Amino acid sequence: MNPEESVMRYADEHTSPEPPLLSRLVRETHLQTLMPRMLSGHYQGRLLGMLSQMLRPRRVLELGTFTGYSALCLAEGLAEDGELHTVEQNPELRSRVERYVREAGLQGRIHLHIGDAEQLIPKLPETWDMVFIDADKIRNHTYYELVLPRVRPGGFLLIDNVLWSGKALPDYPLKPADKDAHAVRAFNDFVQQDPRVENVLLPIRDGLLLVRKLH
Ligand SMILES: C[S@@+](CC[C@H](N)C(=O)[O-])C[C@H]1O[C@@H](n2cnc3c(N)ncnc32)[C@H](O)[C@@H]1O
Repeated sequence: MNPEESVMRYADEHTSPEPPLLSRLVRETHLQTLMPRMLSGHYQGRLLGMLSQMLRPRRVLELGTFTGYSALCLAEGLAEDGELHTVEQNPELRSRVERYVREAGLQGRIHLHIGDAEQLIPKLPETWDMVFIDADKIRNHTYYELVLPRVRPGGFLLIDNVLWSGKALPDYPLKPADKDAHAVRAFNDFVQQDPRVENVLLPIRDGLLLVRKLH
């Protein structure tokens, strides 16, 4: 194990355990889906839950539901009248997500929208306190521009996979054909110079970018 992996293991071991419902969802995701690696997992999930508890959001938007792991984490700190809207393009995921939402007692508070994020965002007429962008990485910038006007001043966006397995780093020899990696890099550079926001890149897991809308 390299030093980075040892630190990560230590961090995992000193982070509150995953709630049993989420552990069951992880197991089912591994048994029944092709890319289980996509779910946020224990450590990042506890961070999303903790951020939600800190912010107590009334309206949360998630782009990229997958099997619902991060949606359940982000809902942990919802305000009393709070709701989370999550968008997923794959209709085959619906029944599993809805079953877990029911088991968590969050029906009526987590709303799953099946369809393309770019089409659906303008149809959700909310003002967001917190947005988690975790869908197709090539469109991070498009999603960012679509949602930012609807984020309240002082509200937060979290963007996942901004390190893209290290390919976002400028000295990584990127192939011209690696369109996702080029898009992730360009998006990160764009946010860094965007005067509308302040931002912190957390080098955990595959990189989580925290963005706060200023005005
Ligand atoms: C990385 S996974 C999301 C993982 C989830 N947020 C979690 O942490 O457990 C990305 C998901 O985004 C969905 N997706 C990709 N492109 C999309 C689009 N254009 N509109 C809506 N969903 C999309 C994929 O089907 C996939 O389920």
